[in-house]
Formats: sequence, structure tokens, C-alpha cells
Amino acid sequence: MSALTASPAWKALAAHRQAMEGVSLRDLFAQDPGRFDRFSVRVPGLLLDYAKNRVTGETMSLLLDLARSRDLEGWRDRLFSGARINTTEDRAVLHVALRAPKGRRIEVDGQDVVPDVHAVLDRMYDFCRRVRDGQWLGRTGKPITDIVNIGIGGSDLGPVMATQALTPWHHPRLRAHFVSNVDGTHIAEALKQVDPETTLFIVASKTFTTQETLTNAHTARSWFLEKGGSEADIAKHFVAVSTNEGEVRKFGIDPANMFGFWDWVGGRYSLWSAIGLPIALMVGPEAFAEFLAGGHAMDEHFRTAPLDRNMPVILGLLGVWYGNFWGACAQAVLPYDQYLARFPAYLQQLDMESNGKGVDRDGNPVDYATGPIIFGEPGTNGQHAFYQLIHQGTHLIPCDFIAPVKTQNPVGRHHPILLSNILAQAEALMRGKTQDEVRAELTSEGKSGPALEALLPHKVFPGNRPTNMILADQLDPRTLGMLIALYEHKVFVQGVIWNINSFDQWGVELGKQLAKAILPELEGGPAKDHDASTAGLVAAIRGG
Ligand SMILES: O=P(O)(O)OC[C@H]1O[C@](O)(CO)[C@@H](O)[C@@H]1O
Repeated sequence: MSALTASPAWKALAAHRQAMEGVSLRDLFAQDPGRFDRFSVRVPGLLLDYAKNRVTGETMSLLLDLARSRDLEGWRDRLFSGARINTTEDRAVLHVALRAPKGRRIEVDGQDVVPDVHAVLDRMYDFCRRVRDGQWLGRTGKPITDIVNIGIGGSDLGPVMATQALTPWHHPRLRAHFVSNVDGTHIAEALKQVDPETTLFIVASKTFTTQETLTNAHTARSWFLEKGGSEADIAKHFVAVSTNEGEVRKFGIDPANMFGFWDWVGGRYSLWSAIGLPIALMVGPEAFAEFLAGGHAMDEHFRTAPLDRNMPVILGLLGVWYGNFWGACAQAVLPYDQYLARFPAYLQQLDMESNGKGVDRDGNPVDYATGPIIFGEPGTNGQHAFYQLIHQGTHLIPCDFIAPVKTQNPVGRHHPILLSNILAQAEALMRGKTQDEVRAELTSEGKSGPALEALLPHKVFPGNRPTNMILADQLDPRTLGMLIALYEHKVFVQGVIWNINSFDQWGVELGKQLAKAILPELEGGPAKDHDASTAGLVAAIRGG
């Protein structure tokens, strides 16, 4: 037994879970009209309603006991103080420093990093202004019209998601494109849409050694040269975002056109850094600064709010409650805002790359579930796809619903219709529909006898399915920053409870290694020793 599962706080929760068997959310609501007030938290701009969870006051207090017993507050202090909590890579974890205001002091090895953060931001903002104002000119003297970000994972998903989320703030002349997949189709289709004389490529890679990104970047470079650009023109059309100046130079990008960041920024936590350059170019420095301010506001909330009023803590603990005590292995994230269409994909990396771990910080196998499978689609599309399983299937899938109260596009009745759907879904998942209710409904429709009885079980909804509701006043740069930081800290809270390192990602390495070995075989090199399946597939691809 691990220290976690042997702990009194864990055992108390396990016993409480047994006591909660059969307790229904319907009853909890019926018994307590103040449930919304008790189980909701506001920070300016965001409201979290977690009343539709299988929790009582006792549940929350036992979960908070667990958090305290894991020294959550101590770990939070270590995070914010620049301690090297990413032990397997011997790094600090300081994405919070990327959104710290000027004058705030955050140290790594005794050195304040906030001035460096703002020096890069100032350079980025200056560059953005020149591109946006039409002063930065392409090789034939024309202003930039298209930005192609080449990156993958954290160097792609965050920028794609946030750029799309902030579409109403986009500069009218600029279009953003994102190329990530090493599938040549991705870059080929992007290049079909852009003009080499007015396109700016951002090669975004923390390490600048990532195979997909380097392959795409070299293809873009060759295309640029084939289309009449010269080596000397590259400086006008290619910039880099990286921590690796040496590799950037080797690629042929002048370090003067490089925006740096630091090893204490994890890839999936990097959209606040220069990796956010495509966002800043599209929405402008002022909106990007607001986005950072939103992230910082959530940092302050996480750092200072009491644990029982702390949004990331509450979300994290609820995830632990369902994952570890109710056997839920998935978590749906359901944004009811088309601008947040890529939010679930972004969260997949944030959460699953962070907490998809099977050993604890000391390398011991864990005897409890860790991070869940994250999935989702924007509402209402998901309703017509996978909600059936969430309502009536055999798996327990806690859901996070996210919506803006005010839409950026008040077209006709669309927004009230959208919001009626999100509220209805959460209500339906909580209430369900009993046999008696179904029987009464079918009877009122004129059904009776065996026909009614045959249909009845199919129309019953068990209900009692947990949901959180996150309402933003509106989706704008500030609330987007808050929302992202909320989930970053939620993931951190869970990592602390599970005693895992949420900041490394060794699980992505083996596939990369094997792909390197297989590539020469697919390009005509000698066949290597594989299992029969892989050998057969290699032969099939080689036409053997
Ligand atoms: O920015 P880089 O170094 O190209 O890495 C891209 C991505 O690859 C990973 O290392 C593994 O998928 C991610 O953590 C990272 O975001």
C-alpha cells in the first residue's frame, strides 16, 4: 500500500464513499435550497457552480483534509517560489512568472526572472506592432498578410486554441495558419493558401530538435526559396521561438529574429511565453497583456484564496473524488462557445501529458488511478454525438460545462438557445428521469400495456451524473487567461495529491526513438529485427 492509500485522510474518504452509495443529487437538492450558494465560487469574471456533484459538506471537508495531508499549500508555495519541483528534469516550474506583472520578484537559483520575462515581452510587442502596422515588410516591400506557426504539442495546441478563442480581436489584415503534423498534407495545404511575398513563418520549438517541426520548417524554407526568395530574404520571413539559440542558428535564422524563453517553462505551459507570439501578432500587445493579466489574476486567486473557496483546488479535488473513489476514468470538457472549439484538444495535452503517470515522484508504481482521459467537443455538437453515453451509458463521466454569459455574436436567438442547452444538459444529467416519470409521460402520449412496458426502460435516465458549470462573464482575453490558468492549477493540485511529477513527459520518448530506427528501413535501408507484426507492416509498406 502506498502512503497515500494508507493515509487516514484517504481511508476516511473511502468510508465516506461507501456511505454516499445510493445518495441522489435530486435528494440533496431537495433537502438543501441553499446548495448553489454553498457549492459555488466566484472570482471577478468567472463563476464555478459545483453544486451538481455527488458531494455534501462532509465530502468537501474530507477532500480538503486530504489536500492538507498532502501538503498542498507547501507544494503551492514551492511552485510559486521557483523550487526545482520537476525533479526528473531538475527544473523549476515557473509558468506563473510568465504572467507576473513588472516589479513582482520570482527567483530561480537566486536570480529574479521577471525582468527577463518582460524584456522578451517588450521585444515581442515591438515586433507585433511593426507587423500589425505594416512596417515589417516582406522581401518585395509588401506588408505581412499571413502568419504560419510551425510547431507541435505545447508549441502548437495552446497558440491554436487561444488564437481561435480570440478571433474577434484579430487584426483585419492578418490570417493565422498552424502547421503541426509531420504529414506533408498539413504543410502542403497551408502553403497553398499563402503568398510567399507576404507570409511570416514562426518556427516554434522549445528544443528546436523536434522532428515534426524541423521537417515542416525545412519544407517551408525550401518552398520560400523555390518561390523566388533568397537566403538573405529569410530574415524578413522567418522568425524562431525557442530556448535553443545554437539550433536556431544552425537552421539559418538569425538570433536577432529569435524570441527566447527558458527551461523552467514546460512545453504545455508555454503559451504565455514567446510561444504565444502568433496570439500576440493576431490580437495585438494590449489584448495579449490582458490575457496574461487574466492568468495572473487566477494565480493570485490560487495562491491566496482559502482552500475551500479556491477554484483550482475544488476542481482538482472533485476529479480525485470521482477518479479514485467512484472509478471514473474519463472527464468530459464541454465548451459552449464555438471560439473554444480547440479547448478540449489543448486540455488533452495539458492534463494527460502532465498527469498520465504510473509512478510517483520517487519512482514507485502507484496503487491508485492518476490522470483521466480528457475529451470533449464544443456544445451543442457533442450533444448529437457522445452525450448518449454520458446520460445512459455504463461509465461515469464527470463533465465540465463552460460558457460565456454574454456572447461576442448576439445573433437572433442563438445565444439563449445555446445557454438553454447547456443548462438543460447539466440539469438532465443531475435529475435523470425515473420510471414513474417515464410511465406518466408515455401514458399521456396514449401508450399503454406491453408496448409501454417494452419502451419504458429505454427511456429511463439514471441521473445522478456529476457536472461542474463554469460561466465566464464573456469570452475575452482576460477570462480566457483565467480559464487556462484555472485548469493548469487544477492539474497541479491533482499531481500533488497523487504525488506524481506533473511536469515531465518521458512517456513520449519511446515512440520517437523507435520511429528514428524505423525511418531508414522505410527509405530503402536494410530491414531490422522487429516483432513479426512490425516486420510484416514494414514489408507491406516497402512493397515486399
Ligand atoms: O517545443 P518542442 O521542443 O518542439 O516540443 C514540442 C512538444 O513535444 C513534447 O516534448 C512531447 O510531445 C511536448 O511536451 C512539447 O510540447
